[in-house]
Amino acid sequence: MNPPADGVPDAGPVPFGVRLAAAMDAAGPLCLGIDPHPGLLADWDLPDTPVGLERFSMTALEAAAEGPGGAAVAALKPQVALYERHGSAGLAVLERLLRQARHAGVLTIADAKRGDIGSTMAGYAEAWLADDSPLAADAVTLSPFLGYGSLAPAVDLAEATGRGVFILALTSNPEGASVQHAVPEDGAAGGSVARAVTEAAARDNARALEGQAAAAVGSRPAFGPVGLVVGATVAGQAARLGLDLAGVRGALLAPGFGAQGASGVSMRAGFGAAWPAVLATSSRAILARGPAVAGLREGLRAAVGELTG
Ligand SMILES: O=C(O)c1cc(=O)[nH]c(=O)n1[C@@H]1O[C@H](COP(=O)(O)O)[C@@H](O)[C@H]1O
Repeated sequence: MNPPADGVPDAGPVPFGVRLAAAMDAAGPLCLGIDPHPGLLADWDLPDTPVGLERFSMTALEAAAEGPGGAAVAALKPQVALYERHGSAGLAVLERLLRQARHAGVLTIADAKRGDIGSTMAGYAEAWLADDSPLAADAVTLSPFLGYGSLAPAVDLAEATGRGVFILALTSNPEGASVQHAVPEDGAAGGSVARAVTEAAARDNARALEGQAAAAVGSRPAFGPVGLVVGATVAGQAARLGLDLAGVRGALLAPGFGAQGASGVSMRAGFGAAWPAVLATSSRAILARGPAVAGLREGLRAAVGELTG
């Protein structure tokens, strides 16, 4: 990076962890998942086509963008598969949603669950995290199945561009335990796969936060660029598996709130000391309140109330 003409060093982009902590402070710890399932499109009287997808997405954004003091939610999480199933026209809708959300000042987490060997992981990283990509989001979800280290191109690019990643650690589905609870035979991780992922994320965040001046945003510490996905329905298992979630110093994206059965009360109990880092995400339970924007906003208010009350 060239030094600027006035000699003042370029501070670079505002880190994702700082922006997310500020958004959670302002709107509450809720992320609205935008999951345009065919059944929901039908319930909203919309066709299962790119036109229906566009109407669905922009209505959800309209509801989320308007809150009393700004956005009604801390972030939006479009589920990429449900756009991909419409092919290139669906991805074009996703591009427009991500762009409009940026204009509206709402953070976006592309739920793409990407993961690949290092050389091609760089391609996925550029697709979701590079400044000039049409699909650039503020953060992307990643799968560590090819090894945590294989995700380095995405972690590095996120840090460089002021973006973030959320890495699957303990997922909300029952099948996840067969991999995530497993203890590697060589014992190198000193515990389960989920624990190895958690400890690696903590190391990356410690390194990233070392050079960062901002210590706290409002009532919570600024997060590093590496968040984890920890299902709201399984958070209580973290302690048994020896996961130090509070020590990650990253946000904890918690799906399972709402339709999958987790409540504000059960999440607080399950996450314990890590609760200030939790960003609960809910899709169907809130989207079912549509298609009226007023109904969606009522759903968002109720969900934020449940999480903050
Ligand atoms: O990465 C995710 O977002 C995710 C991880 C996980 O462990 N469980 C999980 O449900 N999700 C996603 O979170 C959303 C949950 O949707 P609802 O159950 O409708 O709130 C879906 O888009 C899932 O793909």
